[in-house]
Amino acid sequence: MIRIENIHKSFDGKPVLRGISGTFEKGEPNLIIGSSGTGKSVLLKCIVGLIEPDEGHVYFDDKEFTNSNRDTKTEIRRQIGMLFQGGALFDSKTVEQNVMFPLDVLTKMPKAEKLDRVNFCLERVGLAGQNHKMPSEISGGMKKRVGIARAIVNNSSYLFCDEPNSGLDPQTSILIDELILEITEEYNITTIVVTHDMNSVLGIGDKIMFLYKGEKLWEGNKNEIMTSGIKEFDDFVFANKVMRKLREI
Ligand SMILES: Nc1ncnc2c1ncn2[C@@H]1O[C@H](COP(=O)(O)OP(=O)(O)OP(=O)(O)O)[C@@H](O)[C@H]1O
Repeated sequence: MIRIENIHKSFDGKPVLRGISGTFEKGEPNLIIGSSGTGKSVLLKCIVGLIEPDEGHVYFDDKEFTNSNRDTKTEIRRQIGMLFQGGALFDSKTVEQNVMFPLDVLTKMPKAEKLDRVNFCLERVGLAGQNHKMPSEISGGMKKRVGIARAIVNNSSYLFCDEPNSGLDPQTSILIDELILEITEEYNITTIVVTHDMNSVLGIGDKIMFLYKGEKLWEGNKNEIMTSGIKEFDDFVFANKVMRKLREI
């Protein structure tokens, strides 16, 4: 579980996050949604420590992260897996080398054990036997799968996905969402997914936080999105034609 308390962040005097609090539970994907520029990525970066918030606290399973010493931060960071926008694979490394990378950097595991773990993760994401392909030889959806395998290879307790569906067709997007959901449930991971994809919201949105201009305006699940009664949230949800049609039914 991850808990955030009163997170504030400004850049050059311009507030981007204005006191966001909330809880992200284990074993289910937690979605952060909102329009472009509303602060989703900055919030994610504040949670993982890539950006220092001006105010507020982040707790990983009740261990404070924000004001902790370097050792505690390192220990928590070791348990974090990240799936970046676009996959962010190393182009000059094979699929196997990409997935093994966190084990090379973070562990002293013997090579054979690392390879077993890499193969287990590749199989889990449906890429068994693709070890020696280069990123340039695989599709966008496969790259995301490699990214997911790399994010969980170190037995991560926390998984962060920034726009996991960007650049994918709708069918592949659904498969990637389902994979994230399955892995989250199976390994009881605390997963946070940043997205503005309404298909993801309807597919895996059992816990959703809606940000608007740096504030949390709504929280709920996919069954409650039609009845929030909040204009800014409705404007976001029903900007999508399919959602407008659904409302009419
Ligand atoms: N390092 C930075 N320095 C200055 N401003 C920044 C920095 N990072 C983000 N911002 C600003 O913070 C605001 C929120 O950006 P953020 O990337 O969090 O939006 P977002 O909701 O993730 O948008 P998108 O859906 O388009 O990715 C934007 O106005 C952006 O320009």
